Amino acid sequence: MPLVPVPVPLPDLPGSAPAAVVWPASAQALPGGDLAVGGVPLTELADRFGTPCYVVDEDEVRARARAWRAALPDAEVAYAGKAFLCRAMVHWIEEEGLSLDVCSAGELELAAHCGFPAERIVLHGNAKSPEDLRTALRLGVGRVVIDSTGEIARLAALVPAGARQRVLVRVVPGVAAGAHAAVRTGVAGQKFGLPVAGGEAEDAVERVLGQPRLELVGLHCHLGSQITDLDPYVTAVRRLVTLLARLRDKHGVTFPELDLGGGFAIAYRDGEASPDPGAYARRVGGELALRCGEADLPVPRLTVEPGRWIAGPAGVALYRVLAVKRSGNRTFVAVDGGMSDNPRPALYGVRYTVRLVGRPTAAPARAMTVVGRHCEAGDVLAEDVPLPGDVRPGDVLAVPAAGAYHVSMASAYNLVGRPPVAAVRDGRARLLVRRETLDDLRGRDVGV
Ligand SMILES: Cc1ncc(COP(=O)(O)O)c(C=O)c1O
Ligand SMILES: N[C@@H](CCCC[NH3+])C(=O)O
Repeated sequence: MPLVPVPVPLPDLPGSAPAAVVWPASAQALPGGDLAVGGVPLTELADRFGTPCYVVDEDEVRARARAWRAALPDAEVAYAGKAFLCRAMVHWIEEEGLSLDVCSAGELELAAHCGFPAERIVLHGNAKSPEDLRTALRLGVGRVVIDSTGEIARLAALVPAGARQRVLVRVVPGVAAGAHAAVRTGVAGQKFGLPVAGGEAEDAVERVLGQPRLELVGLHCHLGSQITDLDPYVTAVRRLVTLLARLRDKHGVTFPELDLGGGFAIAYRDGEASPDPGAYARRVGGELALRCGEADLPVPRLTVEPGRWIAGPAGVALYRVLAVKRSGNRTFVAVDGGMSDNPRPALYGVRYTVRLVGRPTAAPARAMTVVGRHCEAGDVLAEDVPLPGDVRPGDVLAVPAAGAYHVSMASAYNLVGRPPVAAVRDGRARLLVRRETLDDLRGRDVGV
């Protein structure tokens, strides 16, 4: 069957981040109204795996991982597993030479189970449990990121005599960035990190330096998520280098590493901005070298932690329409998933793209609101999106940019079961994560 590329408008946007497309690079419109990703028609995937269902384009994940490695060949690129993690994902990330950022014993154990090299793992968390810390030490993770003052002695006490655990201290540079208050972590007044301005960061560094079983290898900061612009990173670098110079003057120490976190935005709708790794390398890497030179500091090895940027654009969510109704001058298209597989519109007000796939239609597009099947009116997946006027039960709807923070944030709300994940590549599909069944859900309910 002949394949034609999906037409994608690319408007010019002001600012440093280029406009990005929402579908994976492999997406191709098929005659008859279907769309193929990784060479597999989406309706074929919906039939084979059922709906709702998540599709991950393996080549897209790998290409995105490689883009960061190519842009920053001397840096460490640690994929933030919170965006989406499963065994296949761990293997792809490992094979592409990336490190892995994890934030729980669960993510750590999954990575270890897949043979991911522990020295390439970075453990995060504002409230690491004893189990998180013990698992990290047992597996020998490369770095633990200290997020609070109390954690310093707690971690040191768990390190066996004669051993040393490498750590970073997460600092808050006072830079506001990120798409929503819930994901802005670069300013004081939220739960992550130790503020530079209040002196907590310097105090923590001093305490770590006083712990013989901890080896402080550098500072960490993560400004927030879905950041479209590179300016906040440049500002953060300036503030961090100032802090590094102060620590050198005060304690006579310099550090080999600097972890600037992740947060790089992706497009959820055509034309939205997404930072380019090459531009990041030039601007942020350039600023780091310049400021370190000015301060007479050695340039630390950079770590970046992209999550969404690598996984997000590789994923497509598939739903089947169950009902269409008019209410209060609006048309609602209700599908078989919802906020249990994608809580992001409800949590952060994110606007998505939706496309009808699998049948031709000449019906003019009308504004419709795609809602889920859950028991609350806020269970909206996409508000006022254009869909063909004849959309009807049985139709398949595809939502791009669904690869990050959907499956990883999926819940058991209303016991509908979390959706499966299938990988596509070279015209073939394989199941990575099976659908959560009623038996899985019932199996956890062990009391009366
Ligand atoms: C410490 C840390 N690193 C990396 C990330 C990844 O963020 P993103 O998926 O926005 O790149 C997060 C989440 O925001 C984070 O908390
Ligand atoms: N869950 C958020 C991102 C959180 C980033 C984690 N540090 C989102 O879906 O946008």
